[in-house]
Amino acid sequence: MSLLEVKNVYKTYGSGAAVLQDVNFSIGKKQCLGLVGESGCGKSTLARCLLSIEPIDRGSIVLHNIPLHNKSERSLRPYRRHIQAVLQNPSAALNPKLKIIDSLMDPYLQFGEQTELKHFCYRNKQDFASQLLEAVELPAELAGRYPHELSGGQKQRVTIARAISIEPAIIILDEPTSSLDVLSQAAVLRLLDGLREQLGISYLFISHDLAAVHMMSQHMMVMRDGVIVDQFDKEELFAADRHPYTQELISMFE
Ligand SMILES: Nc1ncnc2c1ncn2[C@@H]1O[C@H](COP(=O)(O)OP(=O)(O)OP(=O)(O)O)[C@@H](O)[C@H]1O
Repeated sequence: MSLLEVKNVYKTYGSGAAVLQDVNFSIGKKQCLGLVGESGCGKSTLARCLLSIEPIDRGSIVLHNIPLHNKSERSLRPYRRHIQAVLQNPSAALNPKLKIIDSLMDPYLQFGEQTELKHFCYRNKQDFASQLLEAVELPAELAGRYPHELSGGQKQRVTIARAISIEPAIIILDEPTSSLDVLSQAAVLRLLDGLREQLGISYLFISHDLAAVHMMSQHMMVMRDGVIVDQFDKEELFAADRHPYTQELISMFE
């Protein structure tokens, strides 16, 4: 059974042309669905619609059989914790005035307190921060630092720790490694892959990096001008009958 079902989603900004057109896909539990496409094709718009930051014009977004699309902020609140995000720029995601420990607490204080956690256990702030930092393979002493005292890779691990702290069903990963150097990119991708298995989280992994998406995902889809033109299991990426646009993207990577 699918965890997230997206059906016939359309999205326009103002009176402009449609940015998303008839988008359909589903993601199962513990699965990673990869989304590739060129800059400007609508990937981040889709992410914002899934996170209910942007309303959709038509269609449906259903998580755990609960429709999320175009709900009021108040009626969305009980479901927000189930769908979290890790975005491109960790520096923008962390408040520079807050120590890491306080940034880590933020989602739990917003959404977690009334919820029983399965993998983490809240006894006190310090202990909770240590568990989260350990999960993302960072030393506990980083809790007392400010974001500017961390490397880019460490900051992105902190944003991942924050996203998993309330044990969401799914995390939208929108270009999560594009601001990192090549070595940190590979390490963060490995970490994310391990956490998916360990915590049973699903991902929508959005990137223009076909190789990274292929490595991380069980299923893949290709977007062009707001339309999903191709969807397939990762083993089928190099199949002869791939959509011509997918083949074009592959040739850019070879
Ligand atoms: N808030 C907005 N208002 C109007 N148009 C927007 C807005 N956000 C995005 N767009 C337009 O929607 C289209 C898709 O943008 P989007 O950011 O979703 O693409 P993307 O595939 O994520 O690109 P990139 O890989 O460069 O981040 C673009 O033409 C963009 O200019």
